[in-house]
Amino acid sequence: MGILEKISEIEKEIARTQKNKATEYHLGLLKAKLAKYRAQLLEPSKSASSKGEGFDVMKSGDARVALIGFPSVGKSTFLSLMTSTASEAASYEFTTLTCIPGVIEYKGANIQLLDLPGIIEGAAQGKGRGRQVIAVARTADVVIMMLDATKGEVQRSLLEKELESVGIRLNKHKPNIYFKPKKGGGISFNSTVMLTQCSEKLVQLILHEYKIFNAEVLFREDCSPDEFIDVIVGNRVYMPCLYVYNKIDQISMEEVDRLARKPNSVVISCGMKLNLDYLLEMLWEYLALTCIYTKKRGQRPDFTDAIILRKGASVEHVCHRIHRSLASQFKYALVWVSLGGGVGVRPNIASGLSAEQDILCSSVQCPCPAWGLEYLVCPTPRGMHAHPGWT
Ligand SMILES: Nc1nc2c(ncn2[C@@H]2O[C@H](COP(=O)(O)OP(=O)(O)OP(=O)(O)O)[C@@H](O)[C@H]2O)c(=O)[nH]1
Ligand SMILES: [K+]
Ligand SMILES: [Mg+2]
Repeated sequence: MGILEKISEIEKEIARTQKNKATEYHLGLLKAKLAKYRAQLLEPSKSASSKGEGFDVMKSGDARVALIGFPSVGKSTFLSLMTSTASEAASYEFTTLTCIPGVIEYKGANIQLLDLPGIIEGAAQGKGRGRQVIAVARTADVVIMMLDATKGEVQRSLLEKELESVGIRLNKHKPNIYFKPKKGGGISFNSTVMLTQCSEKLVQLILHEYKIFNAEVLFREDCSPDEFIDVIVGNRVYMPCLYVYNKIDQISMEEVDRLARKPNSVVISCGMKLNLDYLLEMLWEYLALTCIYTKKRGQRPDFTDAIILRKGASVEHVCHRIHRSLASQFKYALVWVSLGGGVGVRPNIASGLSAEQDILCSSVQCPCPAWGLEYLVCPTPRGMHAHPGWT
């Protein structure tokens, strides 16, 4: 029996097994098996079909967004609208055959937007260019799942299933489970919360399926067997996904309203250029980037020239952005965090202050609770105008 057949056998068995206390272990085991076969399916195939077809687009800019969707939902139309790159759009399916990069400039950041071929059911198993498309999706910071608003919900759940089956987890966070395989000592199992979906016995069964007999497991939240399997398997990507319903010029106001209220969803029309600004705002939020501005002593920061980093980035990240050698010589920095327009100053406590060094401040929406000292700091060689409010 081939892997695909084994997978479909197990899927069928899961589907016909009633979910109750008595079948809990059996189901857990089946799911563990399923995850194992899927992993085998994903191992790089020997055929060279994925080479040289324009899918290896260099990462560039501050973040990468992949456009995933069925054929003819408007992905290429969208890329051509939002970037200066033109990607051919037409009314027939599979117009786009490779990966086409464009750049969205927003709030001083360069966001790489990737137009991709349409994918269809079975993509994860290699239908169409599914595998290559999904491989690109894995490298993105955010996925835009583009949907045809006239086509109903089935497209959305099919695509979710495809991505799910190759270990991409959309709008989910990594399960809070500590898991460490050991050399000996058996399986030690603990939890800090009440577990309603997993038990010690089930955890053991699943681990044995993966031939793991010695490990430390600590559940810090009430996770499901599937989430536990994700932790064992390890190569999952947890990715924000924005569901974008295009072509709302074709549906009723009531329907637009219904779609717009769904979680993680935005409604647009590329044809009539509707709601594209709002989509950009949402995308920015999902990318979770922060703007950091450097400034010289006694001068004002240049707000037109930001260093863009992930929220939660450290001072060290900022240093590396400015110059490779900066972090190793780095002593301290002052940080201004602008919360709702206010600007604050805090001295660095780390390792002594050298007044010569320049400082930096951050824009609004700092992720830290108070004045985010550890977040946004560093010296920089950039000039700006003087401003009485700054030191
Ligand atoms: N009515 C309407 N048509 C649209 C809209 N956006 C795109 N289209 C049309 O939809 C068709 C498909 O658009 P494409 O941009 O080629 O779609 P795609 O998702 O890139 O398609 P593939 O590359 O084949 O996967 C074209 O005829 C577009 O003109 C829209 O907002 N409203
Ligand atoms: K098309
Ligand atoms: Mg296209």
